[in-house]
Amino acid sequence: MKEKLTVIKVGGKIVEEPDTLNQLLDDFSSLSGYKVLVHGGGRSATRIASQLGIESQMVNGRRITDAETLKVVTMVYGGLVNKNIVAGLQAKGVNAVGLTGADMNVIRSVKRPVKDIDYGYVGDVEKVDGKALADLIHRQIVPVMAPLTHDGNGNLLNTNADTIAGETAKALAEYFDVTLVYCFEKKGVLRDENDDDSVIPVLTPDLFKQYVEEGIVQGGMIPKLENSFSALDAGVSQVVITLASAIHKDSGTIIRK
Ligand SMILES: Nc1ncnc2c1ncn2[C@@H]1O[C@H](COP(=O)(O)OP(=O)(O)O)[C@@H](O)[C@H]1O
Ligand SMILES: CC(=O)N[C@@H](CCC(=O)OP(=O)(O)O)C(=O)O
Repeated sequence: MKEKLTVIKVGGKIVEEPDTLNQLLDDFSSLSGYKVLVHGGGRSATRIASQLGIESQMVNGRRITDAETLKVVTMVYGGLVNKNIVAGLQAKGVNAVGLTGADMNVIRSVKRPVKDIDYGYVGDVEKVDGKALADLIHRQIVPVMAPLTHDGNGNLLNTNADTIAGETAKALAEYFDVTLVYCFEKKGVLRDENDDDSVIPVLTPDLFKQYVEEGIVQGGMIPKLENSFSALDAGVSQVVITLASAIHKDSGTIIRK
């Protein structure tokens, strides 16, 4: 039987605020067993880009990443956010290592082809080196993954953090019994976004389709759920979407095939 591993993805709103981030790192530190942390930071990138006079543009939940924006996201995700998290975890006794996809060649991607929209320097994941990650994990090292990948020709590419989490969970499913947890600022997938008590306990592909048509599920939640179903199809054992401060409670929305 495979050993258990939890992949936690934490989004931009939690990461941006020191108090919520510290709470998350506390909860993450006390999780037992093998674990990986994947972080976003989209809000921080938007804020810092704006301070530098660079406007941000999102299309279908993805950032249009021109050359200047790529510099900003590299600094923010690969530097500021990733290293603060690693230092925070070290302070809590977790031996974390921060990685972009370029480090150890852990995530290769291809620049998204231009169809209707030119996303610029945005990468679609081609391959995650599950073995390299599993080796680190077996040495009791906790990978902390930034939403940056590379194309093998010297170019970094911006990649959605939910996708990094989904693809990493899939690659690790060959070596571990993987639970993928998307945590954010709400209690789960909600029937009414303004009512925190309207958590949908179980979400299946049919219900997902229905909720998208009804406008109940929209925006950033759509790619999160698409990544969730794709992870289950590829051998990830469990996917949960829940409140950041509830990662070791039995709560939130369970995603089922
Ligand atoms: N039915 C829903 N339940 C909860 N959140 C939803 C729902 N539909 C859309 N959302 C939106 O999805 C967002 C989460 O997606 P995203 O912004 O990509 O988060 P993250 O910060 O985790 O990357 C929530 O902040 C919320 O505004
Ligand atoms: C291509 C693309 O859109 N990349 C994302 C990566 C960060 C991210 O996904 O952050 P959250 O999880 O906080 O949303 C972006 O630049 O916003």
